[in-house]
Amino acid sequence: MSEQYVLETRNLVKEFKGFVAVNDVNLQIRQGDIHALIGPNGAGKTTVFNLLTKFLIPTRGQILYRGEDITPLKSAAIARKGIVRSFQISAVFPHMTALENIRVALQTAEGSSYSFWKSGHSLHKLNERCMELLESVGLAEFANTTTVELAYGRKRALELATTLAMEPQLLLLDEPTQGMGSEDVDRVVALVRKAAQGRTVLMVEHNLSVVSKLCDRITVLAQGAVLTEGDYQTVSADPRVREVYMGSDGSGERGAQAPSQENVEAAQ
Ligand SMILES: Nc1ncnc2c1ncn2[C@@H]1O[C@H](COP(=O)(O)OP(=O)(O)OP(=O)(O)O)[C@@H](O)[C@H]1O
Repeated sequence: MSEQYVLETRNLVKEFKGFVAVNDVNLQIRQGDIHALIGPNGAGKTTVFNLLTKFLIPTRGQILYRGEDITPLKSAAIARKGIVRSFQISAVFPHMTALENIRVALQTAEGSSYSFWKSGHSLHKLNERCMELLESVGLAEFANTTTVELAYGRKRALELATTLAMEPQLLLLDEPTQGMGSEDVDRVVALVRKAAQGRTVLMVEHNLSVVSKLCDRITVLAQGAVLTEGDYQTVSADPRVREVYMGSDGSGERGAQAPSQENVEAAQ
């Protein structure tokens, strides 16, 4: 039954000049879950993500959203259906204030021209909604700060708010904690948890401590294929998962860190 899943892929394949980067991937994302896509460097996570968000065209296979085949649709069309991507690609204008950035996002989401908002009442409503969104990501006091002056973690929070302005049903997050210090990471974990209320989230995330704290379900990719799937406890106890992480480069670098039992304990 397709309908129980918000998003499904069926035998998804992406080849780059004969190199199979994504190999027969069948994903099933359940309504309301925070679902992570993990795996060692080069596993195919970004490529899968780019296929789902229509940045890349699959070589073969299907993508279904609420049972509907969306494989041929473009990014803008899937965004209108409620599939919205955030993070990694900076979607904010650096020389506008935080409030102005949200306003632009809201106007874009409404697809409305400036003239629609010209009446005093509409403008008031728009500003109210801007402030709600800023508050929801903890940025109310920075409403009139120019974006370029915001600390990195706050910029990411602003990006998330501009994404939430689109009212996504399925929120796709590309490495939300990338490049962050531990304080910002904790803030983003709290933000994502809040943003996930009433919607489904699919995230690519290297930080396995974040995954263990946030995610209901995890798909592990290795060499372009699904290795296993389950909750963090199940996945972290799977010797094949530890093996692919350890074998990836053995450096202990980002992405080569194996899922650990400590993370499970930290999450409890
Ligand atoms: N445009 C491209 N052309 C050729 N090969 C590509 C292209 N994009 C990705 N690849 C290859 O596909 C494989 C999967 O890459 P991908 O970036 O999806 O992995 P990843 O799991 O996101 O890795 P990382 O954790 O390092 O970001 C890699 O071997 C990569 O070199």
